[in-house]
Amino acid sequence: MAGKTKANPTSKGQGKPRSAKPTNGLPKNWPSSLPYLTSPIYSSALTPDHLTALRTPADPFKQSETLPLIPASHPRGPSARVHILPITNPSHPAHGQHGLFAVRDLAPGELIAPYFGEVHPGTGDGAARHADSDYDLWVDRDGDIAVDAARGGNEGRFINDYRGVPEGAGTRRRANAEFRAVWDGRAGERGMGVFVLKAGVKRGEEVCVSYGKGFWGERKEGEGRDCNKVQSLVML
Ligand SMILES: C[S@@+](CC[C@H](N)C(=O)[O-])C[C@H]1O[C@@H](n2cnc3c(N)ncnc32)[C@H](O)[C@@H]1O
Repeated sequence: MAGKTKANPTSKGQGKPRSAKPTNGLPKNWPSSLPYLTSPIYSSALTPDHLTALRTPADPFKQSETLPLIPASHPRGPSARVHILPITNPSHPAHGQHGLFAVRDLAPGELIAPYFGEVHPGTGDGAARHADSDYDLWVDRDGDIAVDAARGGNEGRFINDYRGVPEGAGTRRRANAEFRAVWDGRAGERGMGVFVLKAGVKRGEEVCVSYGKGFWGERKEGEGRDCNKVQSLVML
């Protein structure tokens, strides 16, 4: 996953933002070994009940179930808002991997990107092959649906956790974005997206979420990864 460049990394980010122009329909720096998805793919382990839950819109009369909408007009393919860059700063905890960086200023509440991957059962046998994934999010716990971008996805899979990420003379104190469950008007189904938090994201800044303490706790203890999955990447 590593990619060395001659860029001179700053402590704040990865230097000047560069063009997010896609190459051959793929975002720049997309790994050649990995499928780039412009819509979700579906596990064969999904049951009709899973699919019904996935394709049932949230009840508009329940405040807690009002999902942000990705409109049917939202463009597919490489993002004009963010781009994938190799992490070249040795102080960055994900040095040698990749991260996602803003191409322009992003406003609070703005959708940065949908999160595509393999939609699969969140528990049981159909979840087994995703148990060790670091790219797996809950879409809908009640409906037992998760999405895993380990074997293919879009820009969303490159979002790092804010912990230990260099900023100024120190490290980031908080996330500037978060994963949210969405209603995707293009597919007519639930999904996940990453959205800008209230401080906004400046051009050139790395987009960072909080994977949640559970993610790092599980990792430290080397315990079962099922918890790490998803608990984590979704909630602060
Ligand atoms: C969803 S991926 C993020 C994208 C990843 N950097 C890549 O290039 O594929 C999650 C993985 O990124 C790395 N990572 C993300 N944020 C990190 C952080 N704050 N500290 C250490 N590793 C981090 C860990 O290896 C983690 O398992």
